[in-house]
Amino acid sequence: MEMTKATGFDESERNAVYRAIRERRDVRRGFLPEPIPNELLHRLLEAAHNAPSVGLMQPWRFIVVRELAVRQKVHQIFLDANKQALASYEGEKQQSYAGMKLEGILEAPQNLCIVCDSQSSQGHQLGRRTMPETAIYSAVCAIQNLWLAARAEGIGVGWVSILEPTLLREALKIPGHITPVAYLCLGYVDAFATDPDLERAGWETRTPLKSVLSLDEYDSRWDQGRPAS
Ligand SMILES: Cc1cc2c(cc1C)N(C[C@H](O)[C@H](O)[C@H](O)COP(=O)(O)O)c1[nH]c(=O)[nH]c(=O)c1N2
Repeated sequence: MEMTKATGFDESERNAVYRAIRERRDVRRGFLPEPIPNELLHRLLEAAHNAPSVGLMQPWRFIVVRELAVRQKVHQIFLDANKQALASYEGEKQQSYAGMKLEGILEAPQNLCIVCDSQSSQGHQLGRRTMPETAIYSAVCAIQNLWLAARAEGIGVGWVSILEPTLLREALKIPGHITPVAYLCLGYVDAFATDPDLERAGWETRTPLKSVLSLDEYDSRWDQGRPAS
C-alpha cells in the first residue's frame, strides 16, 4: 500500500514561522504610545485562543488592562516587589539588577493579564486527574501563541512576573479560584533587539541546545542547576 505524507508549509511560510520563533523577544522598553487597534488585538487573542489545552479545556481567560489608573496600581506593585528582589542580591549582581529595566507597564498602552480557571469543567477532566497543573500549562501555551503572533505583527510583548500575586488579584479584582498566570505589556515598538536583554546586560547567557539534549537515557549533566556546556 502506498503511504501518503501530509505536506508541510512551503519554504517561505516555514521560514516565517521559524523567524517569528527566533526573533521573538521579551520587550520592556521602546514602547510607542499609539494604542493597538482593536482588530489587531483581536487577532492576537485569537492566536492565543487557538492554543492546545488539556482535554480541550481552554482554561485561559484574558483581562485587557488599558486604564492608566489600574496600570499605575500594578506598577506600584511591581516597584514594591522589585525593591525586595533587589535586596536579595549583593555586590556586583545587585548593581547589575538595579540597572535593568524589567517592565513596561506604564509605557505600553495596553497590558494583558492572562489568568487560568483551573477548576473549569470544560474538558471533563481528561488528562487532568494525574496532572492538575496541566490547566496552567495550557494557559502558558496560549501566552506563547500570542507572543509569537505579536512578533509577526510587529508588536512587542513583555512578561512581568515581579508582582505579588495576592496584590495583583486585588488590583484586577480576580476571584480566588482563578490563578493569575502572566501579566504582559503589549505595544508597538521602535525595534526588536536581536539578543535577549538579560544577555546584553551581562546577567545570563543562552546555553547551546546540546547542553539540554540527551538522546539516550537520563544524563547526569542535569544534576547541577545549570547544564554543563
Ligand atoms: C515565565 C516568565 C516570566 C518572566 C519572563 C519570561 C518568562 C517566560 N521574563 C522574560 C525573560 O527574561 C526572557 O524571556 C529571557 O531573558 C529570554 O529573552 P527573550 O525572551 O528571548 O528576549 C521577564 N522579563 C522581565 O524583564 N521581567 C520579568 O518579570 C520577567 N518574567
